[in-house]
This record gives sequence, C-alpha cells and structure tokens, in this order.
Amino acid sequence: MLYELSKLRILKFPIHRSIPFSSNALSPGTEIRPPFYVSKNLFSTTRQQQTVNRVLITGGLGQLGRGIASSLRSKLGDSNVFLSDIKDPDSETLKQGPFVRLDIIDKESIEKTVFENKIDGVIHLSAILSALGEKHPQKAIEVNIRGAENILDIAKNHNLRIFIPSSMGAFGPSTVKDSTPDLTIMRPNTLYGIAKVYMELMGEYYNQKNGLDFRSLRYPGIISGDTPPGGGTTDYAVDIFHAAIEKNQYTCFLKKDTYLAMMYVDDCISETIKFFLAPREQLSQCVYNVDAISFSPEELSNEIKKQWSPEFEISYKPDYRQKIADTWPRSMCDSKARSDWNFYPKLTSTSSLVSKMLSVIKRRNEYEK
Ligand SMILES: NC(=O)c1ccc[n+]([C@@H]2O[C@H](COP(=O)([O-])OP(=O)(O)OC[C@H]3O[C@@H](n4cnc5c(N)ncnc54)[C@H](O)[C@@H]3O)[C@@H](O)[C@H]2O)c1
Ligand SMILES: C[C@@H](O)[C@H](N)C(=O)O
Repeated sequence: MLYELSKLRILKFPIHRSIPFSSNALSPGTEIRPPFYVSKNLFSTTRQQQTVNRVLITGGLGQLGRGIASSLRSKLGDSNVFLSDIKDPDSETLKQGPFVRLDIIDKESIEKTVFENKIDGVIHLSAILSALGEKHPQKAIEVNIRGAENILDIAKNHNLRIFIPSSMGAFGPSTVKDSTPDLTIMRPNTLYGIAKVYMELMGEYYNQKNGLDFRSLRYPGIISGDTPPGGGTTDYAVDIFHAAIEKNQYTCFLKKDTYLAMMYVDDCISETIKFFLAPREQLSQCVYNVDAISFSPEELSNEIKKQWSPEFEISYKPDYRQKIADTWPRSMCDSKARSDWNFYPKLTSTSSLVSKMLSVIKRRNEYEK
C-alpha cells in the first residue's frame, strides 16, 4: 500500500492560537485551555501499559531508523509504525508504511501526531552524532538536549513507552576503558556525550517519579553496509569498506591502534526490538550497556586485506575525532543486559563482520548497477 505523505504531513496549525500569558490581557474568568491534544499527566504515577501497539519513530531516516521500522512493522503491522524525520523520505520508504515529517523541536506537531494516531510507544532516534556535534555545537544542544526534553515530556504526559538510544559516548576520559560497567564514572567531554547523560538521567527521573516506561541502551559504534552513518567518530569502520571496494585504498581519521566497541547493525536492530518489546518486569534497570566486538583500524584493515584484497592500502591521518575516540570505551560490560532480557548479539568476531560487510556491499552494488 502506498501511504501518501500529504495525508499525514502536518501542514498547518489552525487549532492552537497562542494566548498572551500576561494576566492583564485576559478578562476576569478567562480560562486558558491548551490545544486538545496537549495533556498533563493524564495517568497515575505508577501505571505502565503492558503492550505497545502503535509506535512513532523520530529521526527515522538515519543509519538505524528504516531497519528498526521494518523489523517492528513485521511484528506490529505496517500501518502501526509511523516513521518520521525532519528530512523527506524516498519513494521506496513511503511504500513501506506511514511517514510524518516532524522536527523534534516542534513539540506541538509531535504531540498532535501522537494524539491523532493513538501512538502508545516512541523510539526516539533524532540526533546529531558526536563528530558533527563538535562542529555544530548549537545544533547539537538544540536537537540532542531540547529534542530529548520534548519527547520525554510528551511520553510522560501521554503515558507512552519510550526507547532512546544512549551511546558509549556517554562515558568520558575518566571512565575505565575495558569492560566498562553499567554503573561507573560518567564525565563525557563532548556535547553529544553530555546530552546522552542528561537524557539518561531525565528518563530515569521520570521513571521513578512518574512511572514513565523509559528504556535506553548504550550502543557501541554501529556498522552497516546499506545505510550510511550520520557523522560519528566510529564512521571510519563503515567508510573503510566502501573505500576498499571502490578504490582499494583508505585514509583513516583515527590512529591505527584505536580500539573501540562496535556492533553489526542487524544485531543492533534485533536486540533493540527485543528490548523495546520486553515485559517491563524483566528489566531491573532503565539503561543497559550493549556490546559485541572490539577492534582497531589496523586489525580491521588486516582482515579486509585477507578477505578482499592483499593490495588494499590504509594510511592514517588522525583528525579532531581522535580526541573523541580516546575518551571512549574499548569494550563495555553488558552482562546485565544478557541476564535480564537475554541480549545476545550473533556477530562477535572481526572476521565475521568483515565477511558480512563485504557481501552486503557487493550485493548492493550489483543491485544498483
Ligand atoms: N549509529 C551509531 O553508531 C550509534 C551509536 C550509538 C548511539 N547511536 C544513537 O542511535 C540513534 C540513531 O542514530 P543514527 O545512527 O540513526 O543517527 P543518524 O545521524 O544516522 O540519524 C539521525 C536522524 O535524525 C534526524 N534529525 C536531525 N535533526 C532532527 C530534527 N531537528 N528533528 C527530527 N529529526 C532530526 C536526521 O535527519 C537523521 O535522519 C541516535 O540517538 C544516536 O545517538 C547511534
Ligand atoms: C558511538 C556513537 O554514538 C556514534 N557512532 C558516534 O560515533 O557518534
């Protein structure tokens, strides 16, 4: 079925006229009414819904959104998962299910979408990633901090289950780098990391105070062959494959011995959906580390040489992203995720990752010819 963008796109806002908030501007007895879809803590502080049926995904046109939407649609039905982004979708994406154009800063439009479509769960993916955030600090604050505030507030007021990915970027230079535990020092020195820590703490606060069903996973770097990464410090681990296949050469922006925690996209998607749909009773905490593989650029390139071409050449030209990578974990301890809700990534070696990435990119290139 083709879902028409124009039917779902919020074109204008006739419903809510702003009322001046100076008491002088109001005649005595004037009642200030918010628009019909704005609610304030409709639900008791402890009530949490047991299931989710209709889900809104924000920032859904990035590296992870379409994959998460497709997997969730296979469980909830195509028409019950609403993809949204500030960007416009391509025609293929429009064919797969409903799409709404939403800016995460426009709280009223999001709340209207939630209300009109009877949304009961949100997966909030809108973000400015670490490297891009250091280049555009105001944008990072606006999207990562104000955006998270908006969506958490809506989830609280409408009793929505909400999943927001955190990141290994929430850790900082003073955090232990190997097998980093769930609970440890968190003093990140990037705007991206600071926003993630704030989001985690606000979600946990609303969970304790208002009963919000807030869930978050601290992802490592996610590696995918058919969707490009959006401006992060771990992007090299995707770019290197395309460069190898296209020109047998890659200049890496990190030093050769920079180990970082990583995960293949299929594991990220399947485990995220498992976590999002898990009964709340299975979860003993709101935020969990998840991890799968750890490698350095040199290790990755040696494996590419082995599996793709011995002629593949890598050179190193570290830039501002090196400073970010130096503050992040080489690996994270995810034992609590494994024991509480059975987190179980399937792709856990550098050689199996390389073989998977090469086959996905080659297949895609063939298809696009
Ligand atoms: N990909 C990774 O390696 C990784 C690792 C750790 C955590 N995460 C987290 O997972 C989530 C999704 O990551 P991703 O890799 O898909 O990111 P991405 O950068 O690829 O996509 C983010 C999306 O957000 C959208 N966006 C930006 N500004 C917006 C706005 N004002 N309103 C609405 N949408 C807006 C962008 O258009 C983009 O499509 C993010 O929270 C990210 O921090 C990702
Ligand atoms: C790790 C993660 O959050 C993202 N891939 C980034 O590098 O910014």
